[in-house]
Amino acid sequence: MIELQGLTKRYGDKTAVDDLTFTVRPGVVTGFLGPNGAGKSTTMRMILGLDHPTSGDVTIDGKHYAQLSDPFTYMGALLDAKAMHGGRSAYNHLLCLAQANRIPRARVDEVLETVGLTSVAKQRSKGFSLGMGQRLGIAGALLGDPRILMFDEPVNGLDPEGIHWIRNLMKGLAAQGRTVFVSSHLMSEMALTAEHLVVIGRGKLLADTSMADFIEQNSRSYIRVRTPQPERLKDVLSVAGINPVLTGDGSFEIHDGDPAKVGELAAQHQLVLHELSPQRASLEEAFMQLTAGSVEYHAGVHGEPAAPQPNWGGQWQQKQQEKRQGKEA
Ligand SMILES: Nc1ncnc2c1ncn2[C@@H]1O[C@H](COP(=O)(O)OP(=O)(O)OP(=O)(O)O)[C@@H](O)[C@H]1O
Repeated sequence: MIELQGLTKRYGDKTAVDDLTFTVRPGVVTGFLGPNGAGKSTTMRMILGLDHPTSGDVTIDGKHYAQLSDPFTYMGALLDAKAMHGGRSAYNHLLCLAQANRIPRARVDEVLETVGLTSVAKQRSKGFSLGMGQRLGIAGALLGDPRILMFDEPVNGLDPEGIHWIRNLMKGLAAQGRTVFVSSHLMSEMALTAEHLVVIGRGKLLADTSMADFIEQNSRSYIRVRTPQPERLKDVLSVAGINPVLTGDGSFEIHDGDPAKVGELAAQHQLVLHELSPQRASLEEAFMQLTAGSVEYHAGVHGEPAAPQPNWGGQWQQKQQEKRQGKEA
């Protein structure tokens, strides 16, 4: 279990991690999601004791990383797959790690097999593709057979087969009861991998929720209707207590109606419909709304970075507050 309590990191005026409090539990994959520059890597570095918090604390089963008696067998991490000696073969790289951490040589062959690098084990890692480098980094994290694993953006640069493999590996490790903490800036990827989700933006906690709850709350469903007689349709629906909202492309969005009812009303009044389709907003859209304003660099006019928007995650926080108030009432 990894526990963060008010964890904060400032670099001069810049607050990279801002008062983060959450717990990463065993037995599930916890996705750590945030746009570029949100503070994910800084948080992970502090978990490993590679950076010191300005304030707050982070512990692993109640201890600081530096206090763990056998850290390599306790926690494995992939932070930067390129951080290795490129002149060494994959086998020798892992062997050095194993010897430095009193891990038997046989384990090197095992992890090479697990990550699918056995056939290139004697090749120098500097000739490796991005995907092979990621696999080697993951092999290093697995070497001590640790009960806690942490991966920073492990699917970066991988092809679909590699992504599929990593996804299954992480799920398998969690199913064995291990703690698996993995960062990403892709909601779609996390939706397929993680059971629990921690979202940050500009260093602050935006959401700490099960994936199922996040999907339920954010998969907004509505009906899209297209008609050459928009005004008449609007009147007919309004009389029936349904409120269509006209969108920029001339179609209506209906959030409070049922498609069958809308179709029947249109038929009764002999209105032509060109489209009547149930829609579901994507999770990617929900994530972008949640983190809107906490993105460091937006594409602005002529490709210039636009000013960050204030009130990041405001919509989500408002929704949460309304939910809490609803529960209290
Ligand atoms: N050593 C440092 N000195 C100054 N600022 C830093 C330092 N390390 C990180 N930052 C800043 O802290 C913020 C968080 O960076 P961090 O790398 O943790 O974000 P991230 O969520 O991992 O982003 P990415 O997905 O782009 O890797 C960024 O604005 C970054 O520029």
